Amino acid sequence: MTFITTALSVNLNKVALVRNTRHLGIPSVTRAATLCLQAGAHGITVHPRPDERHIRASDVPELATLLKDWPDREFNIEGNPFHNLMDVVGQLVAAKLPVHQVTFVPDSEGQFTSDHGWSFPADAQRLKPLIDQAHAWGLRVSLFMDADTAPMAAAKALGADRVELYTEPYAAAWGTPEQTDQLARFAAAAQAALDAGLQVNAGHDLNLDNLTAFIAHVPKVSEVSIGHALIADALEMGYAATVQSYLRCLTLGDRLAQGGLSVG
Ligand SMILES: CC(=O)[C@@H](O)[C@H](O)COP(=O)(O)O
Ligand SMILES: NCC(=O)COP(=O)(O)O
Repeated sequence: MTFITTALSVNLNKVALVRNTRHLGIPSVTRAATLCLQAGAHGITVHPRPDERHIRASDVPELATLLKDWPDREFNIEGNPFHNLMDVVGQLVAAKLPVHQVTFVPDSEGQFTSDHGWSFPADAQRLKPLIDQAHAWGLRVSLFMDADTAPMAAAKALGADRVELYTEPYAAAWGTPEQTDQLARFAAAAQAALDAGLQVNAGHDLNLDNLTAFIAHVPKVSEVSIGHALIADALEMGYAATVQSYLRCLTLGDRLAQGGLSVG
């Protein structure tokens, strides 16, 4: 049996956060990207916020230039398309630099971190021209969404290709009596998205403890983007060992999901 492994996209925000505390250029975001890709990561994610607290607009073309040497890997750029995201991405497209996926996230400017998905139907019509613009640039569009079944058909009707399920509620419940209910909630949302013809991504506060169970229970997750915990792990284990540990969690989760292994 062939096991399809969920893709791991490493979010480098927190490498940039440390770099920005001095004017020395270390730790290097591009060096981190290279080490993660060499270790087998399937892609790189950044979330260039308008305040440039971590990833700066200038980091994005540097990373895209690096990704030209990795044609089988993906560059995912996250952000609010009503703020800076379309400018950042449009400059890459104009320069013919690689970008594969944009993830639209409804964060306010200066928001501490992402904490909710888009609202349907409230946000639908204003998102439509931006989805169309990203498609005209040849990009895949993913919408950051809470784990609800109801809006998935509308997200598909709007033209989205994927949804990224906001996983913080699952991560917060992991290891508590709420974990089972959260897994069921995310599985139902993912299935609704799949039934609507969307592909499913997931991210936020995923880590080495909670990742395998998520992948084992939530159907057909195409990609996870992981930053905060992965970079924290890399401080202790190094990028290569850390990426390989996350890849093992994904493989194990996928094998459990496909019935290739049993537990207990
Ligand atoms: C959309 C999402 O969940 C991530 O991009 C997250 O927002 C990371 O951003 P910070 O690293 O700024 O917390
Ligand atoms: N889309 C989620 C992401 O890129 C990383 O989120 P986190 O692992 O930093 O919480």
